Amino acid sequence: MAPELVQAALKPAGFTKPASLPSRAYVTFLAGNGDYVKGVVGLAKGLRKVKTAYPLIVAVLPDVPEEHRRILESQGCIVREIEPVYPPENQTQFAMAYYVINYSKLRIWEFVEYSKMIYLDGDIQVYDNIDHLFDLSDGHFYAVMDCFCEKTWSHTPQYKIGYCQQCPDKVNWPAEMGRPPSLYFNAGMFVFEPSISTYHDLLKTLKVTPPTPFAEQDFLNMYFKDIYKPIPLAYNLVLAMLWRHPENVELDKVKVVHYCAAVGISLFLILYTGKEENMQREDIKILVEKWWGIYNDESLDYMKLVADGIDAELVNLQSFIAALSEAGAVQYVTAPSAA
Ligand SMILES: O=c1ccn([C@@H]2O[C@H](COP(=O)(O)OP(=O)(O)O[C@H]3O[C@H](CO)[C@H](O)[C@H](O)[C@H]3O)[C@@H](O)[C@H]2O)c(=O)[nH]1
Ligand SMILES: O[C@H]1[C@H](O)[C@@H](O)[C@H](O)[C@@H](O)[C@H]1O
Ligand SMILES: [Mn+2]
Repeated sequence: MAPELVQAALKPAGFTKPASLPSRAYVTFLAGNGDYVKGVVGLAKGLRKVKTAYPLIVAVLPDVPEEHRRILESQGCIVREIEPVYPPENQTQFAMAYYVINYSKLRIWEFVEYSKMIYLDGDIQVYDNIDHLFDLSDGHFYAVMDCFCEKTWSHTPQYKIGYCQQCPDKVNWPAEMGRPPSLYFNAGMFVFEPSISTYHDLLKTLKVTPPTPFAEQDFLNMYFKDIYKPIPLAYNLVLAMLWRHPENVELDKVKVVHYCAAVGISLFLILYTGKEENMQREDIKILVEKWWGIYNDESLDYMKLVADGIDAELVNLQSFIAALSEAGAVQYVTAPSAA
């Protein structure tokens, strides 16, 4: 039987000034000096286009060059450096090398100046306002259920027997294999509550948890399995859903698209080359064009909006929140003067 999906009350899209200072923010993660910075710029512009009321925090690893940080700030992002997190020593070979760096994502639980955050991968784009997800009740972890049908899953029993939680009635889980696997989310998008005690416990638990192929995604699934609540796939459409489970997809209702394909096929291989299997599909081509449309739209550049005084209320509020969060993140205490 299909699990019950949590439906968030939809508010009219558009900018509504929060009554009090929101301790809410979007957060993404950036590592290295490659193309992912463009993904984050695109995401910042996409969030602006849908008139979110909340800032975008970018958790960057030390290897993100200064120049890329400046680009992000010029797009209105708040850049926060985080230290890398590695799985226990000598065990990294069990996680797919490409994903190991993602364990560092656990640091975002430390961003406790925000009571609630929405994490989005840098290869995600937002096409509709999703601020209402912040109103989901506390105490749960919200994310979209993944699909097990791509080759990336070939190491799992699910894939081997052709079982997918997106169509659990197609291939039943055989009784001799024990209980069916717990619901499993894609960790490219999730709603969570930062907390220092959770943060410490996550890192402590990680130390005694052997790494697995999908790195922190597997880990988060294991850690939050009791409080995980699935939300509709419109909040994180993984491209493969289009060819694996078209009957589950209502493309015109999709708010968030996740441009991920097979392991190592990053957003930019999809965007630049389109040579990957399935990338010639018409629906994919349209989604790729939509991504470029936002990325190339100069009217969505933060600096341009500030200079033109357009949407000044929104921009001002975002920079005000940004300034306050900065102040909260780095608290300077003036030592009493000795004189
Ligand atoms: O060189 C890199 C690689 C990754 N990233 C960041 O890390 C995120 C995750 O990487 P991908 O989006 O390429 O990975 P996938 O979407 O294929 O992977 C999925 O599985 C991963 C397992 O580790 C993570 O959980 C990830 O969030 C989830 O979407 C990127 O979006 C980006 O924000 C970088 O900044 N630089
Ligand atoms: O995190 C992974 C990754 O995004 C893969 O590209 C996808 O095939 C998987 O379904 C997902 O779990
Ligand atoms: Mn991704």
